[in-house]
Amino acid sequence: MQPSTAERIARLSAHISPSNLQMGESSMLERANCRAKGGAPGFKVAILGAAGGIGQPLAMLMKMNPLVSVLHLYDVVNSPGVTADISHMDTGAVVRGFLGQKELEAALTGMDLVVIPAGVPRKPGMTRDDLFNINAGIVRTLCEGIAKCCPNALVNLISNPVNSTVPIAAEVFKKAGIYDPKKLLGVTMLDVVRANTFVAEVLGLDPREVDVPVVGGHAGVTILPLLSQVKPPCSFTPEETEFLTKRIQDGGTEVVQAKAGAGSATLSMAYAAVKFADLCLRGLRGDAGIVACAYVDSKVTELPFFASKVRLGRGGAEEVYQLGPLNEYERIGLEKAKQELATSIQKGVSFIKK
Ligand SMILES: NC(=O)C1=CN([C@@H]2O[C@H](COP(=O)(O)OP(=O)(O)OC[C@H]3O[C@@H](n4cnc5c(N)ncnc54)[C@H](O)[C@@H]3O)[C@@H](O)[C@H]2O)C=CC1
Ligand SMILES: O=C([O-])CC(=O)C(=O)O
Repeated sequence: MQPSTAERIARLSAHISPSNLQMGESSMLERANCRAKGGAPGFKVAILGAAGGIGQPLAMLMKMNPLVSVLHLYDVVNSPGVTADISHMDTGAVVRGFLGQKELEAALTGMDLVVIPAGVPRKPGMTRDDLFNINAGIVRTLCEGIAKCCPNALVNLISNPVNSTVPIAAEVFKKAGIYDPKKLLGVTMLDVVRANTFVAEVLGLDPREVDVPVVGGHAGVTILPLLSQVKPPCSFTPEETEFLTKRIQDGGTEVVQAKAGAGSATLSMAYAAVKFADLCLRGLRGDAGIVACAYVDSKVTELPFFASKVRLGRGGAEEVYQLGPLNEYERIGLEKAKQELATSIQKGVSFIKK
């Protein structure tokens, strides 16, 4: 005899554990009993810090990316709610949530790409370096997890100060014996996104038609837009060069001040992070000619890390491009950038080595 509706509901309800409910598996029919098999082709991506100001819109945009088949959302707070919410989007990626240190390993196992926006943001009056004391430890812990659970994954590091957190990550990976310099990428895409936007405004062009290389690092004078190499080819007056360089270098501070204590760039950063992650995934897929700026292990200058254009492929940043010809203004900017970068890199390295 067929069970009554009440009996069926009672039986199905018994399968729903509180943690599944938290993680968004609240349907009356347990996941295991659904017909969906999952396993669509694509890449497995984890976001660490997924419940934050960047993490949430980043998770939403990654769930919309057709190259992603599995999306793991990890945070130390609120990841169940974000996961439940994002998992209802009718796009291909399967979404799973992970909460707290004890679930970090499960979040990371099997991942192809790990994107890290975990850590505290700036308030007005702070520099990115003021975040070092808190964020350095967070990045160390997360990278130890990556070294253990997905040592071959590509890492997109967003947490500030990027100029120091990337050297921290490299030292953690070296210590674990798994460091592949091609696979660790500091995300400087927001500087390029801003540069394209601000230059387009000055020139009266559509930002989508503009390509500005931004090299160096990701803080103040270390952010060095190469306005002499803008595409389409164009020229700037000295006043325009000064105005644009300063605005690009201070773009983050402009947002921090406008948010007046409520954090730093989150929405434009999520956009930039997804733009960059998408290029990384296309590279992993084997697409040809994928080029983007990133802060990487580098021999372009005498410094061990530097942001410049890189070619993204199956192995990560497979080629790091030289800077190309610089004008006098950019040569002076480069010297200032290198001075500050050297200190930030050393600070990151000695945080792990000490
Ligand atoms: N590279 C870049 O261009 C940019 C970098 N950033 C940086 O990104 C970071 C995050 O910024 P927001 O999302 O605005 O901050 P937020 O405070 O809104 O979010 C950070 C998230 O990280 C989580 N978190 C803290 N400790 C964690 C841990 N041990 N493991 C996993 N998650 C942890 C928090 O719970 C929170 O959900 C900041 O360091 C900020 O400076 C921000 C904008 C641009
Ligand atoms: O300025 C900040 O603190 C956040 C950031 O890195 C940016 O918006 O470029």
